Amino acid sequence: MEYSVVIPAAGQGKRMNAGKNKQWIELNGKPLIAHTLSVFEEDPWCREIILAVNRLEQVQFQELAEKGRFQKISRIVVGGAERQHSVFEGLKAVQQTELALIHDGARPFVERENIHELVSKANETGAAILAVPLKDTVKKATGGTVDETVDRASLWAVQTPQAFRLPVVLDAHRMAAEAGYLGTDDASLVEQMNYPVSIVEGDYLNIKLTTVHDILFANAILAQRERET
Ligand SMILES: Nc1ccn([C@@H]2O[C@H](COP(=O)(O)OP(=O)(O)OP(=O)(O)O)[C@@H](O)[C@H]2O)c(=O)n1
Ligand SMILES: C[C@](O)(CO)[C@H](O)COP(=O)(O)O
Repeated sequence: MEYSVVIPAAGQGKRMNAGKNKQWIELNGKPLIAHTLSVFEEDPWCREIILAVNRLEQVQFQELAEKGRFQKISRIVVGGAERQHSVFEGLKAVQQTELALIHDGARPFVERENIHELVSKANETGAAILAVPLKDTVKKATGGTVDETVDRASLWAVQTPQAFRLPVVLDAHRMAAEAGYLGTDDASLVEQMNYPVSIVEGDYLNIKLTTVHDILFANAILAQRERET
């Protein structure tokens, strides 16, 4: 089961407050994005990687691709103002397979086993996402006062990769662009077409590095992996 993966890495990392795109933050001496790229470069099911990057960082990413010998990078495209725009640019560059995965460059710890389970499900249903059951109670609030406690039993914390038959997710992005709809993940665009999206239970360690606290978690995950090898 082969797939192409679009990796959006064109953000600014504002919430990380690192003064640069968080993709360049080093973990164990390697940029965050290099950890993420390695997962897919080393996965035999992955046929191609398409990177969506900030226009001002194209040369940096090209140099990384060459230095890191990421030979599966088939295209480096210029991303857009929002994550959704960057993903769409990447999807338009997919050429080698009919199954497109979309994976945040800021999620370096996704496990191959979870990717393969996701790919199998998406091949079966056309759309599937990794997610983990929520562990905290969730409430809706207005102006600092609780309005409602949401039933946690049906809530999932959604991750990436998200996997789709290419025509399905391309149509979803085209429709969203025409409607001016902006979603925080790609599955929400597919849902807008009333296309069923399957959930595949993932791993709590597949974190997205978003704020400085996540670097603590990332270093702990890397230390645990080193102890296990
Ligand atoms: N215009 C954008 C915005 C985000 N992303 C990418 O989408 C992924 C998830 O986005 P997020 O974690 O929000 O990253 P940033 O947008 O960089 O973070 P922030 O919102 O704190 O600026 C990241 O790999 C990010 O690089 C992108 O390719 N293009
Ligand atoms: C796609 C995602 O990682 C799923 O949880 C998340 O929605 C990305 O949000 P961000 O604010 O663009 O990081």
